[in-house]
Amino acid sequence: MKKPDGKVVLLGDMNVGKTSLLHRYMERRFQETVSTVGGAFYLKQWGPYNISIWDTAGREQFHGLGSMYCRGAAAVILTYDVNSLQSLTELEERFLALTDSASADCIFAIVGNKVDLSEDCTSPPDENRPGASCGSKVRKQVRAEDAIALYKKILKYKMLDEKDVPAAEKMCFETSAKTGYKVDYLFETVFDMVVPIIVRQKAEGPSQTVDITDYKPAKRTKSGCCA
Ligand SMILES: Nc1nc2c(ncn2[C@@H]2O[C@H](COP(=O)(O)OP(=O)(O)OP(=O)(O)O)[C@@H](O)[C@H]2O)c(=O)[nH]1
Ligand SMILES: [Mg+2]
Repeated sequence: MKKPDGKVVLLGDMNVGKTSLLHRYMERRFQETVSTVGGAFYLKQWGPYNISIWDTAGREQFHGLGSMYCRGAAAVILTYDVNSLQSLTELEERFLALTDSASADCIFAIVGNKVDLSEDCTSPPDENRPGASCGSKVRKQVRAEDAIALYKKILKYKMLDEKDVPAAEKMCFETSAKTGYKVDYLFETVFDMVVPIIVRQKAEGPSQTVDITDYKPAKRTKSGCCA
């Protein structure tokens, strides 16, 4: 297997569509998924580099694995469902801390998926009927500004200056894995931004951290212990 030069990780609550986004991009189709167990990755050749893209499980029971997947990551794609405000809140409350193990110059993208299901409404929401329809679709629950506000909170958390990182408007995306809307744009924007990080990581020599793509299961001996 080719060795990855850099790593991109998808994080976010269960059911937001991480696996579907990755399928749509890599396999060019939308297919039924099963909730991810642990994690899985694809390798994408981008120019001279091989980028591993890690799909992680959003289910609470796998939460402990998240920081291992993020280790040394050049980019983290924080994914939510535009129809669930809770899924955006979870990014800040549950997933952001997992990125502490990512590369110091890791870039962050915030992605609102499932835009095919809802619409931005110009009329103000009815407080008594928050889920009421807007035209032929339901009203979108998360506004683009909410994602931008989260991006700015991430910069604060990471103690980064807005001047030194890509603008919030550039790093907040809305996608549909179902229709393919903006999916290529998302991944390819991220890959372009990851290249300079890979170049720097390579110039600095091999990482001190373990990449689990290198992991080979230990052989079991007769006694049942590991060799
Ligand atoms: N309408 C619509 N449904 C979507 C979209 N993306 C994913 N889904 C559906 O949402 C459900 C969850 O999608 P997954 O891709 O499995 O979600 P996940 O984030 O990988 O979930 P975990 O693996 O449990 O963390 C599936 O039924 C998908 O078919 C989308 O863009 N639009
Ligand atoms: Mg999944």
